[in-house]
Amino acid sequence: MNIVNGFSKLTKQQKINWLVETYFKNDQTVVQLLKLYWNSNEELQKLHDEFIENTITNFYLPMGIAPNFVINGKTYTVPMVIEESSVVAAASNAAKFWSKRGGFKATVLSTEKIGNVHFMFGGSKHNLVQFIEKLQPVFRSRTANITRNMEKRGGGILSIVLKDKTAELKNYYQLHATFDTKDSMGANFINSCLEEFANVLREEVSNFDLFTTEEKESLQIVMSILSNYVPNCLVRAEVSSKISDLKSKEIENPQEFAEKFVQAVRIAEIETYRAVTHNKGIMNGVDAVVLATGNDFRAIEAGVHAFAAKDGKYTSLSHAEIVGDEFRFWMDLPLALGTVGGLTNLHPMVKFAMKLLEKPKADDLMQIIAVAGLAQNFAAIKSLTTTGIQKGHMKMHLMNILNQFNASADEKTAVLQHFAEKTVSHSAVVDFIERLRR
Ligand SMILES: CC(C)(COP(=O)([O-])OP(=O)([O-])OC[C@H]1O[C@@H](n2cnc3c(N)ncnc32)[C@H](O)[C@@H]1OP(=O)([O-])[O-])[C@@H](O)C(=O)NCCC(=O)NCCSC(=O)C[C@@](C)(O)CC(=O)[O-]
Ligand SMILES: NC(=O)C1=CN([C@@H]2O[C@H](COP(=O)(O)OP(=O)(O)OC[C@H]3O[C@@H](n4cnc5c(N)ncnc54)[C@H](O)[C@@H]3O)[C@@H](O)[C@H]2O)C=CC1
Repeated sequence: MNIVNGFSKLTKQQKINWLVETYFKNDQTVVQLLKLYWNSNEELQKLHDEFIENTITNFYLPMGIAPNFVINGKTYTVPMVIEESSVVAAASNAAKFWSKRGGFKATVLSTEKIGNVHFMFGGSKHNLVQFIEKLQPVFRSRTANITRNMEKRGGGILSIVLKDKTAELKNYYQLHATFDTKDSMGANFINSCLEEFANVLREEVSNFDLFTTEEKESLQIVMSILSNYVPNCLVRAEVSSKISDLKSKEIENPQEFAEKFVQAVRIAEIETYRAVTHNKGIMNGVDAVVLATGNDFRAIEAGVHAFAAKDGKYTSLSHAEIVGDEFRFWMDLPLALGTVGGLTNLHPMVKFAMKLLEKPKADDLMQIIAVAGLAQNFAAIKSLTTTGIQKGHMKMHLMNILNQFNASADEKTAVLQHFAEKTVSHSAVVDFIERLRR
């Protein structure tokens, strides 16, 4: 067993030595590989080393850009960080398509964040309600030093409500608090407030006269943490067009296209197997911009999928309809994003991405990211219901297959020519390279 004590205290080089000795038979090519990915600028490398713990090297993902995104009349070039081929092409394709049809509309519907103090209490609910009521001003005064600056920005604590969860778990109550954290995602602000609320509960319980000694002793704080489920931090992205205006290179019959598109979305609305893949397509766009802008993609993913299941069944995030001669396609998405805090002011490429997006406020970024998700979904469904997904996706993936086989420049040219008008498949490319090499 390779159990190691005090690993965190070792230097970066000592950590690498341990790793290579323990798992790679001291193979120095492994060290060379790790170092190949170090940045030659030592200061920049140190910055990256310090983002996380036990850093040994960097792990690159490509950053691409998708131009021609018209959102509420303004044109954006959207930065995307993702490992999957065809996503940036698909986003660009949908952005260009809609730029000629009035662009995307996006609206922030709400911006409320949520946090909970989860606690157990084994006494009278009536007394507990009185206790929390009495503490309302204390929660505010005890967090005044945390909330002062946020309030100056127009944010802060919105409400603190007692929720009775004892029907689901014996003695379980929570303080359900809502917040406006303006341009920050708000995790640290919310958690600091919640931990102070918990301190107030702990300290004040013994002073509350209505409680019996048993009631006082029964109150136990379990934990205080924000929720990544933010159904009231919502943004809507939408497109619409006269059906006849949908005509394009791939859409010869716009009426048939619109009807099939709506059916495809209906299928994702009622069929979970399809809904998950449909929403994965949306997250191709969302995650890529979330990553490029240094936001917390785990928080976004968890919150979005909980939202997709909010009515008890996992379903499509997007919706489409035909009304008269108009095609409409839209999506509401819960997005708790920051344009300050976290990595946003630290990572040089995130700073670059924010500059490219013309220094968005959190509300602007919510709109851009929801639109990127809708665009991606549009491109995928357009392909799925017309040419099929493999034609475009594999065209983009071709270079990855060629690189796996260390294809030379001449081989690449020959393969690209051969597959220019053919649908690419992994086996067809391999067969073709093998024939070339014979
Ligand atoms: C792949 C395309 C875009 C080809 O589409 P196309 O019609 O062959 O493209 P084109 O060569 O005619 O070019 C038209 C425009 O597309 C974009 N475009 C085209 N090629 C490139 C490129 N190389 N690099 C950058 N942008 C590109 C670009 O905007 C370009 O305009 P231009 O720049 O020439 O003025 C199209 O077939 C498409 O959108 N396919 C969908 C691909 C997709 O959704 N990929 C995601 C991965 S699959 C998946 O994970 C999700 C899924 C599908 O399962 C979700 C679901 O099931 O719902
Ligand atoms: N469950 C989760 O999602 C958790 C996430 N995190 C992490 O927390 C980080 C995000 O937390 P934050 O509190 O957003 O970041 P943060 O604490 O780094 O920065 C936010 C702070 O910036 C200041 N600020 C300056 N200008 C502002 C403006 N215009 N609007 C709002 N605030 C402004 C405020 O003091 C605010 O509290 C992310 O890195 C995330 O991964 C941490 C714990 C749990």
